[in-house]
Amino acid sequence: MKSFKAPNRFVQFSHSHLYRRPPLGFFLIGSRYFSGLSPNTFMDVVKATLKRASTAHDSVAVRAENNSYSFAEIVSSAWSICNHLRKGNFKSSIEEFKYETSVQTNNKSENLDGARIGIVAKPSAEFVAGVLGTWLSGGVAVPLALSYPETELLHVMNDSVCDDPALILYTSGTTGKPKGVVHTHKGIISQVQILTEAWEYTCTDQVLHFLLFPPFPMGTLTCLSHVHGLFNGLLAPLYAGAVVEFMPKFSVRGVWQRWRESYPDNGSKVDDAITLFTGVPTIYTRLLQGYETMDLDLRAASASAARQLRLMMCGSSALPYPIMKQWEEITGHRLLERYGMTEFVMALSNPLHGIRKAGTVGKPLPRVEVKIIGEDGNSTDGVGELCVRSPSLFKEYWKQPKVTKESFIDGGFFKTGDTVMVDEDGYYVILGRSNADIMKVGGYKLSALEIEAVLLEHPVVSECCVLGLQDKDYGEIVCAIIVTTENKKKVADQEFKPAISLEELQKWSKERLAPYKIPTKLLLWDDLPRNAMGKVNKKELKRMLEN
Ligand SMILES: Nc1ncnc2c1ncn2[C@@H]1O[C@H](COP(=O)(O)OP(=O)(O)OP(=O)(O)O)[C@@H](O)[C@H]1O
Repeated sequence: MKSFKAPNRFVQFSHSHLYRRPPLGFFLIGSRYFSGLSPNTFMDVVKATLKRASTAHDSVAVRAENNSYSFAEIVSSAWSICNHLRKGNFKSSIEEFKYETSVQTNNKSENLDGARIGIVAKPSAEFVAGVLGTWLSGGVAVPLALSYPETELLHVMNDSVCDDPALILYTSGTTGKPKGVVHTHKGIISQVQILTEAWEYTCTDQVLHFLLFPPFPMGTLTCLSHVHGLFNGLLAPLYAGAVVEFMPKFSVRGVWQRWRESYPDNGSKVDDAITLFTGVPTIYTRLLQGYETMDLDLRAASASAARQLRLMMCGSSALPYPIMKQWEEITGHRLLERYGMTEFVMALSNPLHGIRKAGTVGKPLPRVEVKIIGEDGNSTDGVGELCVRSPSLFKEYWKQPKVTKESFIDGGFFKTGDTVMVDEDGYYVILGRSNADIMKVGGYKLSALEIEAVLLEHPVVSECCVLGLQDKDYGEIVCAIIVTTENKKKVADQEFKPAISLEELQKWSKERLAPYKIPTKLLLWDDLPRNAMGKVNKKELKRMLEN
């Protein structure tokens, strides 16, 4: 059990007795610096979980570290956490629990009234019980990454004083300091329903939920504090009655192995077979690298097993076409790419049934409205900023009323800050963050993502990042940072020469890119600095390279 030293104003809870099972590390950090009253609304995800607990006691909700936890156990633990949080005397066994009446009879003094509860837990049943228990107690869940240093934790907890939200999620910080995004119960239930409908999650699904992004420079980075892992991988599946299996540590070998165990011989399927997988592009890159190292028999078994999953999805950053293509060749799965943001969770998705178009993020999800705004502030059919209106839209940025106000346009559409266009079939193409991926080179506006997608097709390029660097003549120049393949790196080291030169790259690019899009500066790096979501902070890189 790890301990977290909190100053007096934090109430600290630690639970080592959640289940009659080996305890996993788990902390709730409560703060009672709040204003206003939380509504006694009862989150429908909790309701769905509770209902399932009362109708299907023993059905498994979560698997982690070789243990299975039923809906009843999760709910029982959630109540136990709720009791701790409220310091009240709720009955915590599921048999004694009648949620409809209990909730309505909760008296005010027992309600946390919107106190923020920071949840620092491994990907585990404890995390799930912690979120549900927080909501049961009228608190606001603030999932925090395990890797946050203490000062970061304190910043987030101090920052997140609130009125009637259910959840405060912090953005990844790709383009600036992470902002607290306030979601309400109403928005959360809308989102899980949208996802359940669009991707047809059901109680027959089993999700393999790994939470770490390689490389792991800071130890354990979980994506339960981001929408991808929290909504797509956890809340929506739980809402649909699916099983969520946590892999405590991401391992390429472990993922492939888990799939092979799920579908041991061609065509057969075990009871606890994984049916759903969702990851960021880097994860698929790593899985492909792992596949390459297998012998032929293992490759055949792995590919055949992966082929039998129901659905594999990708998102959070642009999925490079070579990765998508190679994945499809091996596993038969055309990855379903979707687009989301902390502020509204998911908005656009390629279809579950129908054509999944490479290089696009599909069309608006059910009940999501979008429009594109040109530079003049009017709607356009061309290139412009994507604006989203959805029942899952966040309420506000925490304690940033000005930023909140500036983020919306008339009609309640949220300005995403992403530049997009729509192709001839109505599929949306993300050209990138307007303030980090859109470069202004000699009067042209260029999408760094488009150039990255092309460079990634070069046989020696393993990863790349394109950004505009200030230039007195052109405004900006196109700079490519490239990580070359291991093989090429080895050969180049032996020959004492760079794995690829700028001239070679330019020559190759000439056939594929307009002249003004061809990089004029090349940097060869061993790896790209990525954040917890596997993204590169281009603003920071630009600052570093321009100084
Ligand atoms: N499929 C996708 N293709 C390309 N970009 C994507 C995709 N899905 C998400 N994104 C990018 O991720 C962004 C949302 O990520 P998130 O909410 O975590 O914030 P961030 O941009 O990483 O961080 P911050 O807002 O703190 O700068 C989107 O605005 C978009 O730029």
